[in-house]
Amino acid sequence: MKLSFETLQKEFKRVLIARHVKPDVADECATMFAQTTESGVYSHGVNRFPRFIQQLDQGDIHPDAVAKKILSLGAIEQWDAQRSIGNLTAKKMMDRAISLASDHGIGLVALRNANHWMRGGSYGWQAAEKGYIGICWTNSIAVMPPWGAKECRIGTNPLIVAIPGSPITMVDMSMSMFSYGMLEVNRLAGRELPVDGGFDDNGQLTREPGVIEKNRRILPMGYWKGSGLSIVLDMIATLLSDGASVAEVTEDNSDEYGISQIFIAIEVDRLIDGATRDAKLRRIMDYVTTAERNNPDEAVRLPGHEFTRLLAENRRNGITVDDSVWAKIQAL
Ligand SMILES: NC(=O)C1=CN([C@@H]2O[C@H](COP(=O)(O)OP(=O)(O)OC[C@H]3O[C@@H](n4cnc5c(N)ncnc54)[C@H](OP(=O)(O)O)[C@@H]3O)[C@@H](O)[C@H]2O)C=CC1
Ligand SMILES: O=C(O)C(=O)C(=O)[C@H](O)[C@@H](O)CO
Repeated sequence: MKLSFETLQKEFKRVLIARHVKPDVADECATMFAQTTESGVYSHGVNRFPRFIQQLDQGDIHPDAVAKKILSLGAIEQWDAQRSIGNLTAKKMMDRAISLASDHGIGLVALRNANHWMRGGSYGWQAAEKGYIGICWTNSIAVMPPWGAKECRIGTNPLIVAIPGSPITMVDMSMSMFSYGMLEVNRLAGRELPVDGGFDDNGQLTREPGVIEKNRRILPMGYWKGSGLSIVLDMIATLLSDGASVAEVTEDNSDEYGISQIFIAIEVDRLIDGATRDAKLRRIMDYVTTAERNNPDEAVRLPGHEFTRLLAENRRNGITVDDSVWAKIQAL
């Protein structure tokens, strides 16, 4: 079905208000979920809303809590999210990193005790829209086997790098070959994965999303490389926030909460003048996109460059929502 932004926002807000979330908090949180969906990231917008509500109902998320600053070291700050709503707090933390960067050239906020932030790209994009390079990542509960193992011991720990420019270029990627959210999107559409996404129960590589969602033998992106990157991202987030690692979240908590996140903003414009910046970015983009195509019908593109078109299309034609997902939300 196709739904409007307003219908989505109103329904998310209704569900939140029914759970006694304060109206202004419910409004902002619902808006962020609707914006993520409208941007085309269905996996971590409308599709993930029921799971978010499950965690709210379980008491993992504290809707009245507000993040508090623990310490300040000039360009670096450490904050405690106090288990507040993940997307709202992440937005505030990237704003804080931007403000530090406007004073120091670079700003880094390390956050502990946080909740799932949904679409990590929202916060990179937020920095890039204001002219800053945005870099952020989060850890998670253990949902991926390290390279060489069968058992989940590492996080999908997505890393986001956003570059201001026209258009914004942004990588927003799970440390697994596919996020669980993208496995769900493919399963709901009845599609096989375009490349291997994990191992089946017999240890053979598989493209069946449902099999991997169940056995959790998901492949790290770039095999051992994604496995290693997931581990060091977890280490940095844990150390700088003095927060919980993937091991601690998995072994000490009853579900995925109390995680650790990093938000970095870098001011570009004091290091390079605007015209030179634009020319250098244009040369990179042109050099990449004019590479001889593997398939003549498929353009070579840069990450993040589709969002403006997707957003415009969704605004014009309505947002595609899976019927079963919408029925679940209406029943909440
Ligand atoms: N614990 C958490 O918080 C987690 C959150 N997530 C979130 O899930 C969402 C989806 O993540 P994931 O499934 O890894 O994302 P995808 O695998 O869909 O995309 C990963 C990156 O690859 C880029 N890309 C994909 N195809 C191409 C192409 N043909 N050419 C160039 N670039 C390409 C994407 O750009 P483009 O966007 O332009 O397609 C994106 O930057 C993210 O928002 C992520 O933050 C994921 C895992 C855990
Ligand atoms: O992979 C995802 O998608 C995601 O958003 C995650 O947070 C984790 O991988 C996991 O919590 C999914 O169960």
